[in-house]
Amino acid sequence: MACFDNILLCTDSYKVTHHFQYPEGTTQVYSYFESRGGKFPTVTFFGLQYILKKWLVGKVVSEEKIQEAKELYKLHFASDIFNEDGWRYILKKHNGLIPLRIKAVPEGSVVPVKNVLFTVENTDPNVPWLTNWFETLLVQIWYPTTVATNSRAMKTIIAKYLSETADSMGGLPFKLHDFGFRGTSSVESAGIGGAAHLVNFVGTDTVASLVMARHYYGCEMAGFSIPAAEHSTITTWGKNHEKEAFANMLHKFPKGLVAVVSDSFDIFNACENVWGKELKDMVEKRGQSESTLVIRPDSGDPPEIVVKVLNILEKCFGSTINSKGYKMLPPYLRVIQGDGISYETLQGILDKVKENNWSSDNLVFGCGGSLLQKVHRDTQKFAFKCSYCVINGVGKDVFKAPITDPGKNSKKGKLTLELEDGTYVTRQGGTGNPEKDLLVPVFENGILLKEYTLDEIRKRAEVDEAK
Ligand SMILES: O=C1OCCC/C1=C\Nc1ccccc1
Repeated sequence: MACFDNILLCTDSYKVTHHFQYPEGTTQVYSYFESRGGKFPTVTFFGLQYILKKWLVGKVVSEEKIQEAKELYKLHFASDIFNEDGWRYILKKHNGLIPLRIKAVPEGSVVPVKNVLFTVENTDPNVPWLTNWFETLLVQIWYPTTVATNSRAMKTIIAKYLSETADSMGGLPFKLHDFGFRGTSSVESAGIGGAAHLVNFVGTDTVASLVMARHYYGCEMAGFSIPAAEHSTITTWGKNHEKEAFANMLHKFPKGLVAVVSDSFDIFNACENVWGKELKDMVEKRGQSESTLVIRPDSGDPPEIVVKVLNILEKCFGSTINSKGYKMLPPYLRVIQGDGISYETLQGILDKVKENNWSSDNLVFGCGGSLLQKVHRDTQKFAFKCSYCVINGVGKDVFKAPITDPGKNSKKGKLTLELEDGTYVTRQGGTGNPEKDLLVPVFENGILLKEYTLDEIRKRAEVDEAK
């Protein structure tokens, strides 16, 4: 058996001991997931479908997996603590299908923090311990949801400046390009986080995200990129031969978009004397075939560099004033800034560009580490907690309320997510109206009940300015 495909080994060690710990007569454990708060006031829910399809759907329990787990936990705990009977019961009674019910807000939903995002409950009274066994895997949704949230927050900033300084919003989906593959902790993380970024944009170099979108979100081609240089393909020509290296890029990619990193030695010289003089005619000729050169600085203080590069290019190639009164480079010239970009730095760059009377439509941004890796579970304070249980046939609300941190108080009872005057509210204690519950049953007893496509997720997550 391949490793890392046994859900009996995909949990925290202490959970292997929890079937001993619930009160005698417990037949149901009902738990929920929320963001308790954090960096952003809303979260863009994404990534549950991947976890369900990869780990929960179908016959995921087998005799082989039970044996493997039994043997590993005997060594791990130096005792027979693993619930072999419980898992064999699931194998025999449910044919290896997981007897849980999961209801979730539709993927792509933008939900204010402190609202229920999904609930989990066991459907077989004999395995109440099963609900929280899956906390470990299900809480990992923190990653795609946080990446989608952060990426969308950056989209909101870019959209604001585009609506103020650009002729149209048409370029918005391409304005933030994923540079993050190498900076992620694994290929799988790149796929998950890269797909989360593609909820909001279509520009990516994280190829794993395309694979994820195709296999788990029904999207044949979720993102796009263009021919682009890296430093090695420029510097191998030698310090005094950037002109040849740049000219080669224009020869090899005569049509369409081509991006050339130009800061290997002196970005200002490259813009003024190489692109702006020695290769000026070649660059302008691209305009005749609707082809664009995208110049890429990659060092220096981003706001200062971007404005200096725009001003130098204007001196050499000219500019026009668009319908909003801001300057545009000729259509065959654009700039991509892929260094030092994050939610925290974006506004400063766009402000400086606007102050210097440039439209942000001249730019595209690349973002790596801060897009896919510089996030953690507490960025949005995600929590998975039990809020209801049944013991000897009697249902009761369950909660925690630590005197040492009221922020960790959990919700009580059975929950619904409803709209009240257009705002999400979470009804607790079974007071909600099931007909108005926005939580959709997405999984039950091994079967995926509802599938979302990336297209519909994108629509659901769209930012206001782009609607
Ligand atoms: O610099 C990079 O580091 C990380 C990987 C991607 C990357 C650049 N790619 C690119 C794509 C399209 C236009 C321009 C650049």
